[in-house]
Amino acid sequence: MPQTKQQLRSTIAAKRKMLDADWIEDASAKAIENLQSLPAFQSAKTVALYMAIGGEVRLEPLFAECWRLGKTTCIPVFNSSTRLYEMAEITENTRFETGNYGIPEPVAPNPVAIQEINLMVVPGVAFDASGNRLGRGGGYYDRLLDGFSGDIVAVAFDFQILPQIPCDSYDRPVQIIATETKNIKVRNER
Ligand SMILES: Nc1nc2c(c(=O)[nH]1)N(C=O)[C@@H](CNc1ccc(C(=O)N[C@@H](CCC(=O)O)C(=O)O)cc1)CN2
Ligand SMILES: Nc1ncnc2c1ncn2[C@@H]1O[C@H](COP(=O)(O)OP(=O)(O)OP(=O)(O)O)[C@@H](O)[C@H]1O
Repeated sequence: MPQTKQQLRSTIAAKRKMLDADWIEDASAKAIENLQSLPAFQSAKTVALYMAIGGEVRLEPLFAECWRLGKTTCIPVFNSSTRLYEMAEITENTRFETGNYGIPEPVAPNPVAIQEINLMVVPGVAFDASGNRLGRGGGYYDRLLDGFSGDIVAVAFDFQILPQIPCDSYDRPVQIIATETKNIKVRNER
């Protein structure tokens, strides 16, 4: 019987809890290298990243590489009035505080318009070969991606790639998934 979104989230969460910090760092570095080989990354001037939490692919070296290449980076920042995430710029000098869900956010956010972003690097709990994405459940990335027309690349570990993920009409598929072993080009069948 296919697992529900909630069942898949707890199955993957259990696997993530078993990962040790050295493995995450090493596998993350490999996934980032695969992402950097993509034309969508190389041509992007403004890249949306995220601050990793709980077993996600860590992106610290990718922030540094983007800055070295002169790219603008931003991350989702929670707007407590609208209860939605918006994008804010991150530089070498950004000072962070602990934000919503315990995720670091800039103390003084400098907004970046969605239309300025060329590439969105998205986290996820699980993905399938059609690019369907299962997130943590807030629907926040689904909404961020709603008005977005640039490239969408996910980063994940191989164990997060599953044969099939239940998806809803509002779920936006990703185009490529960069893992520690390969770049998975998504079959366009949705
Ligand atoms: N690093 C990172 N940043 C991100 C996301 C993400 O998935 N990863 N998001 C992606 O949308 C948004 C934040 N959404 C989040 C939604 C739920 C939880 C969370 O911790 N949920 C609990 C279970 C539910 C709960 O207690 O409310 C969990 O997963 O243990 C965290 C972030 C924006 N920023
Ligand atoms: N584009 C959208 N507009 C309005 N509501 C949305 C949109 N996308 C998702 N939602 C709402 O968000 C809720 C959570 O969706 P879902 O379980 O797919 O989250 P998710 O993709 O796993 O999470 P996230 O995107 O935060 O990582 C759903 O109940 C849905 O109603």
